[in-house]
Amino acid sequence: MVKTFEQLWDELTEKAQTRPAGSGTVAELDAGVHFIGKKLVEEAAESWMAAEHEGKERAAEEISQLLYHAQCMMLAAGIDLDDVYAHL
Ligand SMILES: N=c1c2ncn([C@@H]3O[C@H](COP(=O)(O)OP(=O)(O)OP(=O)(O)O)[C@@H](O)[C@H]3O)c2ncn1[C@@H]1O[C@H](COP(=O)(O)O)[C@@H](O)[C@H]1O
Repeated sequence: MVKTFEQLWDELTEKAQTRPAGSGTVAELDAGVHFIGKKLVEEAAESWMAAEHEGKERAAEEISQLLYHAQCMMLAAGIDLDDVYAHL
């Protein structure tokens, strides 16, 4: 099933609250803003390289990971969707 940005946000928000065992999101949030920042930069670079050299499919995959880590950063920093959408 296709997942939208908002559906992923709802899922990650619930994981952050319920903290299920084995969740990579919980581990990432526990690692903190500095760790998540490095993941964001890494996925941004991989998105760029994929778009320039590896084609649409790989670029879409890397961009999906970039969006995931951006949502983790939002959760770790206490930022919600409306805070971000206010600037779009
Ligand atoms: N969409 C994602 C998602 N995208 C990226 N990632 C994480 O980010 C990592 C990718 O970054 P890495 O560079 O470490 O991985 P990699 O093997 O080098 O992969 P590439 O970047 O080279 O392609 C993955 O191993 C995951 O840990 C994600 N982890 C979880 N989700 C979704 O988040 C939801 C909650 O997941 P859990 O918290 O794990 O239950 C589920 O719907 C998941 O599908």
